[in-house]
Amino acid sequence: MVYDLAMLKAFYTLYEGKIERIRTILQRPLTLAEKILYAHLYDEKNVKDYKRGEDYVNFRPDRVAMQDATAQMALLQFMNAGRDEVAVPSTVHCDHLIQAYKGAKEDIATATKTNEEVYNFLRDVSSRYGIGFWQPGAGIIHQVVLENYAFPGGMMVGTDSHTPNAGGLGMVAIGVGGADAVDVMTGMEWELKMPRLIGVRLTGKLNGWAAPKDVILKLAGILTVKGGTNAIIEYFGPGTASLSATGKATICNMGAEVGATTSLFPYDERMAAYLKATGRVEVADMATAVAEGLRADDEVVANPEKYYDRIIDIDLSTLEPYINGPFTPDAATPVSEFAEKVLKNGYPRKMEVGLIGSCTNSSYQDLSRAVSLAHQVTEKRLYAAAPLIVNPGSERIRATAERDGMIDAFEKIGATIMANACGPCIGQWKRVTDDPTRKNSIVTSFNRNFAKRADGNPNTYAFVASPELTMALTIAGDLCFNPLKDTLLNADGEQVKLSEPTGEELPPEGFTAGSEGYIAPSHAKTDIAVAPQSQRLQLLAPFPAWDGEDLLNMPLLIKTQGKCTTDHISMAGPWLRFRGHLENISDNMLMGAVNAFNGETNKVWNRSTNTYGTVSGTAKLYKSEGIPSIVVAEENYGEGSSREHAAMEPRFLNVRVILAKSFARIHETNLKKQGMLALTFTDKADYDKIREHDLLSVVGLKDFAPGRNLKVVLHHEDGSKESFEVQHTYNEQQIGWFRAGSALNAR
Ligand SMILES: O=C(O)C[C@@H]([C@@H](O)C(=O)O)[N+](=O)[O-]
Ligand code: SF4
Repeated sequence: MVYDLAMLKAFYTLYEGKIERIRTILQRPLTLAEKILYAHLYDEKNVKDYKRGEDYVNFRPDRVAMQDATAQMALLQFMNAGRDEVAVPSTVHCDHLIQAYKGAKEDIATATKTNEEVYNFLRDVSSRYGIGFWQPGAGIIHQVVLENYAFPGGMMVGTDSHTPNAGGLGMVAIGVGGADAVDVMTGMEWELKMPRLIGVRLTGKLNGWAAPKDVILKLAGILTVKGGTNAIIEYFGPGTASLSATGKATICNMGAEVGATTSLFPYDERMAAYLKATGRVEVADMATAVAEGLRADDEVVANPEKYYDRIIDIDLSTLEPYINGPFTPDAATPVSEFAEKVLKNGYPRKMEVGLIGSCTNSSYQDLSRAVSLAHQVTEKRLYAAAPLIVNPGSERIRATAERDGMIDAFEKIGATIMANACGPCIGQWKRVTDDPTRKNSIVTSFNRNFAKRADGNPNTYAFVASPELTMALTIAGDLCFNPLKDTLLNADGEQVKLSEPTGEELPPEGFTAGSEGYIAPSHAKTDIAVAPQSQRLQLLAPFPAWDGEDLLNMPLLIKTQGKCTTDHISMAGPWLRFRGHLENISDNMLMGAVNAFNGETNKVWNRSTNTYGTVSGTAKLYKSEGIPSIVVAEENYGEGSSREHAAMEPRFLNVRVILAKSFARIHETNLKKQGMLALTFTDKADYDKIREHDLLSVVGLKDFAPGRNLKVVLHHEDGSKESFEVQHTYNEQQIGWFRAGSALNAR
């Protein structure tokens, strides 16, 4: 048993009392999210009815999870925080740094060699500070957390945007930057703006080809990639009971794609079944004993419009499978309309690779439903027209799937079983292609489909679907194939139809142990060395404090146009190897962002040389001349990942301000934590006033205060000037971080 049973016993013993006390003070019915949030206030003495979407509140999460690509920077910051041990149970998971190429065995052997320095650093730091360490091959962080650590009613933070996956077990699990994880690991207050609440009422029951993934694919089309920002999505209604715990987790996981702070489901029999199947009977019993506190109050469920800020209804019985993309997860199309969309938009009709996996869809149930289609290939004398790549979610899932004949069934139709890891989902995919300039289509069971994300190729059109639809389109090799109505020509020249997928929610014979790969901390106080000449790891120097002056005459580094996710700001894939080395990774800064003045990427005007150069190269030159610069952007800047590198890189290269039309939550917080200024246009039309050769000033910083707008002055090349107001969401404490140079400096 790797989870902290004593901590859980204490939690559940106190939980009902906490809820009762909160109810007495608030004097109103409570949603589930409110019960869990108020049960985790940092200071339980002064409970008040915090205003959703406005008040900043300090919380005390129960645990922290980090993955190997973000843990490096998180732990480098933790090492500077002066603590000897983590204050709450914490774990590190090695899942992002394994490149998918030949198959699990070879790829893990290769990764173990190429990442040795980083793995040793993470293992040694974990052991020294009391952090659990999960080795490469153990599984994807969110699957391993669900199998071992998530618990109904709990609260956790994770240095990964898909931490909300644990909502599948009724937990408030929130993705954060490393600096936030350091707050929790050092036992300090962890601050979050009290989220708005979006209630999603599920009715009916999934049937046929529809899968839990289709709930969130549909919802992404309704909410769009920014519709959930600063909100918790709470699912309720009779339809929730029919969804497996891992199906619920899939839905919560991809809530990150609509910017949700987190998503969660009420505790039910399905969660209890999953807890028991994963060796946590006592947790199921304790949760069952306090079940009323693990769901929204009856009054809330009866009158949801009074208690949620928005209600969305989804009838599972009529829910169609969806296929979302290309290039953005909210481009949602029901399968019945997809062929028409492919033809109308000229998407590459040939489906070239199917990929099943990622933290969103790699559970035992996911694999079992996909494999029921793989069996039909043999039974109906079909063949898989496209190659298939499978990344199981964890060693426990893989070993059980292997015992139950699933791995053989996948391999029989030509699938390559990759490591229990992120792989292609994070761009860790050594893809072999005949012609990288050819527009091509892939379908994945992942959660994101941004340009270049999976294989670094701008010509790859990625579509996101359920594992079942991914499997069907892999067999057909044709984006226009609709398995609900179309047939396929088999080896005997017959037109055959695929039967609806079937599968097991949990392994009938239980999970096998599998070689889990967990290392418990030794707590031995050994010194952690980082080689000064290392190209992968670099100790952090504090960022300089604010000099007390306005920021005057800053050259415009780049004015980005359109979508600018954390993948555009700090690309993953080949750049993951530098995630522990701030200077090296800064070479990728904003290389994927589109320059509004020339429509190109990584090509900006450098005012010092009057030539065009890369974004990071230009910023580096300005920095060497002591010149601060500014970045301008459009909506939902920093969409996607929790990687704080997207905030630390500009900070390191002396970019002082990001001025955007709007921010994604995690990234806005990461910018604040790192001492950057995150400002938004009061009038979004002012974005158009900014010219390529402008110098920009931000004035009013001496009176920088919560709720008080600042001013931007544009100094145009022709000598004319314009100014306009900009706003911010900084509270007093966060203004202190800016003044001190970073939150870490302000401790
Ligand atoms: O970039 C990282 O390391 C974290 C990121 C990653 O898991 C991703 O899916 O992009 N995420 O989603 O937070
Ligand atoms: S979204 Fe992909 S890269 Fe991110 S944690 Fe999940 S599997 Fe890994």
